[in-house]
Amino acid sequence: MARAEEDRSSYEVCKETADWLRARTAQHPKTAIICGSGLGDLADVLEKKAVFPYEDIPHFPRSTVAGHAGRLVFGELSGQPCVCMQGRFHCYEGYSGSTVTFPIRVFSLLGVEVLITTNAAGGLNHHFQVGDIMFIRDHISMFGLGGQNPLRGPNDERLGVRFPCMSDAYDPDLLSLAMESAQELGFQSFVHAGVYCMLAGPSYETIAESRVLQALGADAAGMSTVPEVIVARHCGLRVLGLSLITNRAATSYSSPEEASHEAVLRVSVARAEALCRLLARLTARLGESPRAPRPQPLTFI
Ligand SMILES: O=P(O)(O)O[C@H]1O[C@H](CO)[C@@H](O)[C@H]1O
Ligand SMILES: Nc1nc2[nH]cnc2c(=O)[nH]1
Repeated sequence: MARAEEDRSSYEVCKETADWLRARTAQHPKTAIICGSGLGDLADVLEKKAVFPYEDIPHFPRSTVAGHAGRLVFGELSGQPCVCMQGRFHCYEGYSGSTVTFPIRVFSLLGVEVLITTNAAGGLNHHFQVGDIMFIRDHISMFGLGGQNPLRGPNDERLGVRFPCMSDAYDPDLLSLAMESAQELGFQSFVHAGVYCMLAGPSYETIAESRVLQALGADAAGMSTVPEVIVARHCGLRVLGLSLITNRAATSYSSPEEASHEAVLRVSVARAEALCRLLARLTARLGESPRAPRPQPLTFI
């Protein structure tokens, strides 16, 4: 029989973990990065690393999915102090919303101000190619609309307000900065902005479901990210979301696309270097002037 899941929703539990980490690293990260499926290499490029396997950290859940190593990595990216999750948690693993988002609250208590969350996603927008990058402008949560919100349950005001706003979930200044960084690197031909749709998983979409998601205005589909973003906004972090399009969702009964996690990981690993360059550039820009107004918004499809 499965063991009962630990309740990680309380402020005290989050603080215990934050205090444990604070006592073991001299780093004071301002930015947290979550590595999506197969994107763990993003953490390997940090300098002055301090690495904590999840199983060594009090109250931390365990990674159970291939392509999610299960390590917390503190270090510097472009000279900026960061903490990287080399492996995230998903609701389909059987974890509750508060467990999936536990690290976000710990980061907030450690003084993190910006969350950069990355994922592997299936492209629904016909303009997207495998290997493209989509900055998340907004999200639709099939999971959340169905009642599975990570903030469900009693609210502790020390963690955030009862009814957080989500119309500003993805920080427009960070989005502009990310687009500028992509342009500086010459990435504009394969970078877009769009709407990420979260589904419960772990099965991929049927053709009819993908068509429904397209009709709803979703550009990419995945099984993560949204709970993290909701909790990050609840505790006042600024958020940038980024999807790597690892496959194209099948939307026709004659289309050859067949989703598999092996193919998702192949594409993620192959594109990790481009993502590393983009995040390094973006982090450097963040360090220059965290809240400077962007001169001219750039438009991407
Ligand atoms: O969102 P990440 O963790 O990148 O992973 C994506 O890839 C897996 C499916 O291949 C799912 O877990 C989906 O959410
Ligand atoms: N739901 C979903 N998640 C993904 N993660 C990577 N690709 C996909 C996909 O096509 N659909």
